[in-house]
Amino acid sequence: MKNLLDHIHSPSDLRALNQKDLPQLAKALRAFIIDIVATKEGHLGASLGVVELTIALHYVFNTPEDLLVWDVGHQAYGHKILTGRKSLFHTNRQLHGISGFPKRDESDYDTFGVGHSSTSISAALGMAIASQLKGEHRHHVAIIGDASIASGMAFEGLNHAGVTDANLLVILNDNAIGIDPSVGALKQYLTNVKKGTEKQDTIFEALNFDYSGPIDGHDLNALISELERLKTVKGPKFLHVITTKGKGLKQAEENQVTYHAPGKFDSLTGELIVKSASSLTKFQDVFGLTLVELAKQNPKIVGITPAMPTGSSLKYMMDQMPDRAFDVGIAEQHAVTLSAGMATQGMVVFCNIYSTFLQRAYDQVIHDVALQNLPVIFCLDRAGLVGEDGATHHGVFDLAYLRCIPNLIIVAPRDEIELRNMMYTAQLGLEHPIAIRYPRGYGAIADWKQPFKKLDIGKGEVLKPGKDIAVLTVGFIAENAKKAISEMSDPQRIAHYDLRFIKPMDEALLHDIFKTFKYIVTIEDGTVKGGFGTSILEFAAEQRYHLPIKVLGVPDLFIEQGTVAQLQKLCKLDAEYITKTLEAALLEIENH
Ligand SMILES: Cc1ncc(C[n+]2csc(CCOP(=O)(O)OP(=O)(O)O)c2C)c(N)n1
Ligand SMILES: CC(=O)[C@@H](O)[C@H](O)COP(=O)(O)O
Ligand SMILES: [Mg+2]
Repeated sequence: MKNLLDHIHSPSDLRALNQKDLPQLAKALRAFIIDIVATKEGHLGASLGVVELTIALHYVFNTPEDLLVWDVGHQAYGHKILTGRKSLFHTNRQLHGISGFPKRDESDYDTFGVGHSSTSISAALGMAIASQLKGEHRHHVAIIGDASIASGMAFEGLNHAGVTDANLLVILNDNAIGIDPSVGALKQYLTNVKKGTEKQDTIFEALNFDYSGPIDGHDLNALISELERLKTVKGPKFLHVITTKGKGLKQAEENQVTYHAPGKFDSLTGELIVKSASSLTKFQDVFGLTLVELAKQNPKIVGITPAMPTGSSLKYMMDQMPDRAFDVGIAEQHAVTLSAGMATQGMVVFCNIYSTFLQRAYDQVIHDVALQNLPVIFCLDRAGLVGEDGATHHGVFDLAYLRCIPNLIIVAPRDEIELRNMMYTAQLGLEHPIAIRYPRGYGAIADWKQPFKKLDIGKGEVLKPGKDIAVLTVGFIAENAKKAISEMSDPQRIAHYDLRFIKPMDEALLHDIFKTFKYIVTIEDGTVKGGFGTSILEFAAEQRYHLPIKVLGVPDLFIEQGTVAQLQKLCKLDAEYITKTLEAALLEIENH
């Protein structure tokens, strides 16, 4: 057979193969993943690392009757390809294509939707207990990485599983790295287990798991015989597997951080295809470089990231000031309460968390920070639509879920200079916690490194005067509004205000606006329900203003994956749609 992969339309085809042919299949699967990701982009290293494990799991277990739960799911490309999605794989992470993560309504083999980490043990345990209650005899397997298992929720799942007799197998895929190198005492412990210097029972045995390993996760025969054995063992079981992230592509093995999600690359040589240099800077780098600048002047500043030093650019501070910048691992809840603890002692804490991952630490924001009014500075990265990671990762809920929390200041800088100035203002000393939200990727101002300027908390500004309609924006979406207004037949009739602060609102400015204009349009890259536009509707109702108000934002749906531009169009947040809305509003005014 020329390419074994072409003959695999479902795991039944895989299970019909002779075991001796599986290494050949692994080779073909790896080559296929490399080929597609090289041009279509996506997560590479993690999927390359589990090629053999994926094949072995579908070979030994009777999927989808037996249930595989992938943690995070960025490593599940091989699983997708072997479970009937090979011909669709070129649409991975694209608009209307398949999701980059397992998704229940995409396939019966995707037993649990993922994207955020550390859910697999709890979910698989839930399935195992349900099977037991229903009298079904199925296997339930959670496959979790070394960085994801260090998260609190994974420990909660292990702790519970250890006192059940549920038919659960937890596989630790230990490659000693997350996106960035894994951190923490557990990482050191696992290293000792691998070296054989950890003599006592493993932690997992102490938690009542039947522990086996570590075994070589690239040795198909070893994997298959151990999985076959584990199928006969009752109760909670734990298999420790050692793999290499990026396995099979030299560059990806050697530069695991970059090749976690490398963008386009040459599938033959592995060389990255470098995009033409932009004169602009990513918001992330503006954050990271500004923090270093401020920290050099203010010794009380510390920086915290839960496992995203490269993504957030906190790495600049970690490199230059390792004592004052902390990667705490995938531990959003801990990151927030750690920040709160430091703040009680007078430290000026910049806690950088992706907007979507802060959802994990909601109670910590309320109970540990806001209720005690501790002036933690949250930098919410990846706010708004993030693009190809899709529904699990869009940072569109933060305005709604933060706005209802007393004491919390919420601000969305419109550009890089405002981000800098907001960071500068916050570290001068605020009496409240603050959330500064900004998007993924490039800003709009090349010359962003301007001298710092203190901003007034709760003050918006007029960006453009006008006569009939006031457009109110917060954050970077102001760019779309500017473009939309400039493309109108009569831009003079439209005013544009950047309210900047979602909380506290600039009530004086709002009174002026409501008294001056005939129509209000609000625009935000967050949910229409409960966000910035809602706050303007509430203000109007409370103050008894009766102007028409149109709220543009992310509709009450989970938004799929695609480029940010495509998704903005889908959500009717693109400049073209804004122009149409404004033209329609002008007609409405005239017809009144
Ligand atoms: C709650 C949460 N925080 C952060 C992330 C971002 N993230 C995605 S993958 C990853 C590293 C996962 O490492 P590991 O579990 O070791 O898997 P590997 O990539 O090595 O296969 C991180 C931090 C996430 N998906 N979910
Ligand atoms: C799987 C996961 O959660 C991360 O790898 C995420 O895709 C990173 O997103 P950024 O590329 O925006 O850092
Ligand atoms: Mg790992």
